[in-house]
Amino acid sequence: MSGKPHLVVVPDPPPVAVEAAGAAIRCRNLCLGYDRRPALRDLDWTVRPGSLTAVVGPNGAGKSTLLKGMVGVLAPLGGSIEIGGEGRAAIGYLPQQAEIDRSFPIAVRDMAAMGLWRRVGPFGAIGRDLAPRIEAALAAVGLGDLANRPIGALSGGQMQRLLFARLLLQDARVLLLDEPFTAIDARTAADLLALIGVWHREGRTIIAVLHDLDQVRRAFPETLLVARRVVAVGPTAEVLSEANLERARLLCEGAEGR
Ligand SMILES: Nc1ncnc2c1ncn2[C@@H]1O[C@H](COP(=O)(O)OP(=O)(O)OP(=O)(O)O)[C@@H](O)[C@H]1O
Repeated sequence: MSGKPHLVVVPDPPPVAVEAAGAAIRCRNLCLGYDRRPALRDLDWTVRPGSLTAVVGPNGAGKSTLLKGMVGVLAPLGGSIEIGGEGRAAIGYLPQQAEIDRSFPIAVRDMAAMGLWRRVGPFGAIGRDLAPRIEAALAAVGLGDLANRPIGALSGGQMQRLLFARLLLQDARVLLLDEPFTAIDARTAADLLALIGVWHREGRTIIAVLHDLDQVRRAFPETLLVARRVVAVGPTAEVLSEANLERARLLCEGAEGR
């Protein structure tokens, strides 16, 4: 467990960050991968400010890789990612639960408070005036009674609620969520989906990696379907056609054989 990051600190933008005028995020001819091997290539995608988009595709399609590229954890092998507005500092990132070290000895309240790092700075003290905001965020995700509990004693669903509380406090304009509903109970998934709806109505830009296509059809107006490259992007009903899904499956199977 020691190699896993407990908190994903969003790095500063690269020195030649380009202003993506009119876009929340713009990918141009983007290629991302590991050890110089591409996992996702040829991506041209403009993410509109205030849009709510699902990223879907088979296992290994490059969905998490795309979010890691956007947040700056992974540098492009080719092409570029431009972040509009305040740049990467405006991004809130929810990594997959498996990437979070639950053995770290920290209480629920203190982990939620990390969402305030932009306001207080990495080594700043959380003043008393901010305590009500932390309590309110925990209450909003149904964790008001568990503020003093160590995070190691939370269930998977409670941990996910805590990560959403941290995002609430971060107050980010752009939210990148990697499989936010995987391995959590239906009630928690419904509560967190409702919170995403609130963020959308507030005009935030949201991109979520998801596997449940029925849920995507119900709640996400736009979809990016990937399979090591873009298969389709646009209105969800058009993107999630049988033909596109079959093409994505075949593309990923072909990539596995290489
Ligand atoms: N740290 C890594 N080092 C090397 N290869 C990696 C690494 N992370 C992912 N990959 C590879 O990159 C490809 C894309 O992985 P990615 O995690 O982006 O897929 P995904 O679409 O999110 O899949 P899933 O739905 O299974 O989570 C896969 O072939 C994967 O094995």
